[in-house]
Amino acid sequence: MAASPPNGDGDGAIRRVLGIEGTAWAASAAVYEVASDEVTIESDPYQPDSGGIHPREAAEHMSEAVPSVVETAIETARERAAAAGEDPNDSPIDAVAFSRGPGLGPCLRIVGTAARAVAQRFDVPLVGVNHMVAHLEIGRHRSGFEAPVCLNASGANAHVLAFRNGRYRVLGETMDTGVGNALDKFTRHVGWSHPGGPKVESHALEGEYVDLPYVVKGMDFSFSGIMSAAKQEYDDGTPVEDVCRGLEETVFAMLTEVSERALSLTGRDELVLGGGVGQNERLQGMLREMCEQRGADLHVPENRFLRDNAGMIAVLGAKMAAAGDTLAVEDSAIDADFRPDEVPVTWRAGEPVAASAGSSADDTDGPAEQQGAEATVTVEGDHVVKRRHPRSYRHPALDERLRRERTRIEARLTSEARRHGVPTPLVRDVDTESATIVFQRVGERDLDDGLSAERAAAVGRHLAAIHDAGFVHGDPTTRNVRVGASGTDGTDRVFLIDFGLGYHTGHEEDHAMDLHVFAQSLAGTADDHERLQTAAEDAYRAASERPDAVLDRLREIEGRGRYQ
Ligand SMILES: C[C@@H](O)[C@H](NC(=O)OP(=O)(O)OC[C@H]1O[C@@H](n2cnc3c(N)ncnc32)[C@H](O)[C@@H]1O)C(=O)O
Ligand SMILES: Nc1ncnc2c1ncn2[C@@H]1O[C@H](COP(=O)(O)OP(=O)(O)OP(=O)(O)O)[C@@H](O)[C@H]1O
Ligand SMILES: [Fe+2]
Repeated sequence: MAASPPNGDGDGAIRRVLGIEGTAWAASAAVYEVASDEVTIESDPYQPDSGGIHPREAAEHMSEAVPSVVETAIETARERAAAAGEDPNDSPIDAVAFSRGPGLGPCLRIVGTAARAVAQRFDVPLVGVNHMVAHLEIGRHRSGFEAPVCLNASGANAHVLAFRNGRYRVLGETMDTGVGNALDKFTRHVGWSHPGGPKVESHALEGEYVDLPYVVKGMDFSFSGIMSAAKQEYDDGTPVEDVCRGLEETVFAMLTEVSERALSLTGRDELVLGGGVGQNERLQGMLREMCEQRGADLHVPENRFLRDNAGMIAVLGAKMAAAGDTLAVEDSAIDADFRPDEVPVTWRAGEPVAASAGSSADDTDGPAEQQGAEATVTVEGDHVVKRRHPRSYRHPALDERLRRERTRIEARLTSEARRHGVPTPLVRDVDTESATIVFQRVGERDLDDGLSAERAAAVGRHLAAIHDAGFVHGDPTTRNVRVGASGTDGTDRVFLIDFGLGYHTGHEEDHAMDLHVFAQSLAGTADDHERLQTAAEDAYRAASERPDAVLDRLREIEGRGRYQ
């Protein structure tokens, strides 16, 4: 047997890995041949007769289909072993990798059982793979990119991740349903069979754009409002092609915007796409255009690696096995809620630390022009000019609407915050037509370049003040805070800038989201982020009129999964 020992250090002895997938609809098995990088995938999809995926029916499908795709894959492995001149008495595989989660519990259990049986039969190690990490790792593997930002657009999920300090961090994610499930819900409403995504794509080609709610909050996003509005449009008699077009334009522009924000925040210039919805050509086109315009590289894996498939499980399984990251049978229970940020990334140990975020505008040696995630900011003496340039990946009507709305809101809320005692730049001029605002220049540097507990505390106080005044910032990241001595008195002040995603709201959920976005950006920029977050929360608690309700809600938001 040539497998690396469990918890061993791996010695490159992994020649061939069998992967098994079956989290929801795809009963799939694959063989990954390490030397030639060849991936052979055998899949048998479950197709519901009506409605969406029924967990029980899906599990019945898995129990029939998994054993047969696995046997086919084992045959393939035997052929490969024979072709390589290996001893026929040796195991043709060196490890068995399986989708451990997330997914439907009844389906995962069948996959787990099958994987354990094969591992025992060939006496090889078992590798438990996180399905979502596999969706992004296959893109990294195929592209050869070093440190990409990853957009996973799948049925049950939608999130943007980047590797940092041994984990994939979730930079942004859906606040409600996965992107594919959202599209599928709409198509069920109009009576189309599952899966709906490809039907939305083909109908959208014939449709005219209609406006639907566009919801991005910081780096997170929500689909529920869009889906209700889309169903309503359809019920009101808008041609279904038009609704499909509006859906694609809106939903995919949101995913593209958040991906661009993630690239900007992390200072990286590589993006990989993953997940079944990634097969959509309009989504691919938007991402390609966005990346081209910011000089980033995009990798879109072949369709067979985008939709659920065991190939991605086998490829990541081989890397994990080579790193000794294997499971004892008694520890191999499935995990239906397995989050990607829970996975210790053992197979990237020893890699150089990725480049950190690009440096921010600085009084001494900073660039005169800043390309933010959304706008270009030009420093001109004691003021700055912020202009939201058109984003050509967006439909022109949507693009114009967003740029105008955000410009108007930014100017209004920047001034309103100031009236409530929060340091913000003075607004000197606003032109919604060209989406341009002229601001007073404030601070010496962005907070991400000058973090301290005192400054984090000031952000906590400022957020409490605007929340008590009835609005949120919407995107209070460390790059949307300016710090440093300012004015003639030379005292250190902490300014909030970039209110373009703010809005009036008294809901504690929205207030808690501001704190959550800030905490996330601390986690993305600083190693001692917990200490800084505590400082911000303590200050918020002391300053806010109703700290308990908001901080309780913050704990609940975190408990929904983002952290630990
Ligand atoms: C946990 C796991 O079971 C789950 N898998 C999953 O959702 O299957 P996946 O193959 O990644 O994605 C399926 C989704 O992808 C959508 N889809 C497929 N082709 C599409 C297309 N051309 N345009 C838009 N959506 C498409 C389908 O409608 C469906 O919602 C996941 O990864 O979230
Ligand atoms: N009033 C100001 N005074 C000094 N610097 C500023 C000011 N406004 C913006 N900047 C600088 O320009 C950068 C980008 O500004 P801003 O965040 O408003 O643009 P953006 O495109 O919305 O960026 P993002 O979406 O990445 O937050 C800021 O991080 C800051 O360094
Ligand atoms: Fe998937």
